[in-house]
Amino acid sequence: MSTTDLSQFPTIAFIGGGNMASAIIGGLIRQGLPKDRIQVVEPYEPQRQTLQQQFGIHALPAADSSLAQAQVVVWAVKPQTFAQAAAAVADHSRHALHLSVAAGIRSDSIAQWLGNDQIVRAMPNTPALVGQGMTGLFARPQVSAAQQQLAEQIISTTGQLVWVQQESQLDAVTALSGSGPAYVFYFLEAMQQAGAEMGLPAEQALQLAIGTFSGASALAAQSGEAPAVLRERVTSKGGTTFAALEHMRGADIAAHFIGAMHAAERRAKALGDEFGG
Ligand SMILES: NC(=O)C1=CN([C@@H]2O[C@H](COP(=O)(O)OP(=O)(O)OC[C@H]3O[C@@H](n4cnc5c(N)ncnc54)[C@H](O)[C@@H]3O)[C@@H](O)[C@H]2O)C=CC1
Ligand SMILES: O=C(O)[C@@H]1CCC=N1
Repeated sequence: MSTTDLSQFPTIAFIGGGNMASAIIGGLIRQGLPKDRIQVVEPYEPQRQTLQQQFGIHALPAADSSLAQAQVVVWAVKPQTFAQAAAAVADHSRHALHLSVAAGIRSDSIAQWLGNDQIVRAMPNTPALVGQGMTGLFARPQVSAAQQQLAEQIISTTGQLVWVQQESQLDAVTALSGSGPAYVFYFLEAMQQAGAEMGLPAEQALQLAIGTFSGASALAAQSGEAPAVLRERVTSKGGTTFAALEHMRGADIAAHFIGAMHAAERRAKALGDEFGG
């Protein structure tokens, strides 16, 4: 995570004030962005109250002319509601940089809805809530280097980032790191269940599973060695890991897992086709 000084940062408007917006707003505030530099449009009253309680931010129920102050507009609405939300904002925001986190919705669609080509698409993930997000970014050619840097500064308050060169690669990022936390939680659930079946208290099983994921991830990040090498080092011939991995090979777990990720990528493309207009 960067430690950029955000005290001189421009005003940022968020369209949609749910999970992903909250993760980014939290990162920006942690790094010193004054709250009066943040605007949010959030039509759902209970969520506006949550934003008030969590961050002390007064969100607008609908877009209005005050959005014209924002130099950056972050789009954090569901793909299904993007077109409708864009119609309400477009007239108030002709000159901003637009940063969309919506899965699947292509920048061609956004440019058409907003009449503006200055668009960066981002695919973050929910560990952004604790400053450990992993985000893929793509910039349209019309986005300046200074605007790219602005997008980077915003996203880096939530964790790490990578730029991709082709917009279509964002669908792969979505399938990998965007949806990825759900795969990790799914494995954690299975490991906890297995631990409990083998006689461990459920809480202890979950602690062991979480510690194993974070420890193995740290080892993979720091050792510089390929995951296959690290895996082999755990696997004694004829030992316990070998027994588990043979079972997984027999059930073709890797192929099923890879197939699941392809399904996520296909869904990202379909969302773009279905709701991109
Ligand atoms: N949740 C996740 O793990 C990730 C989500 N995303 C993307 O982030 C976007 C937002 O997802 P979440 O934050 O999870 O959803 P969310 O449902 O928590 O937030 C969306 C918010 O938009 C508000 N909203 C609805 N219509 C609106 C309108 N016309 N104008 C302004 N706000 C409106 C809703 O009331 C809601 O609070 C989605 O497009 C999703 O694809 C991207 C990466 C990860
Ligand atoms: O499931 C979804 O559509 C969103 C995009 C990535 C994570 N959640």
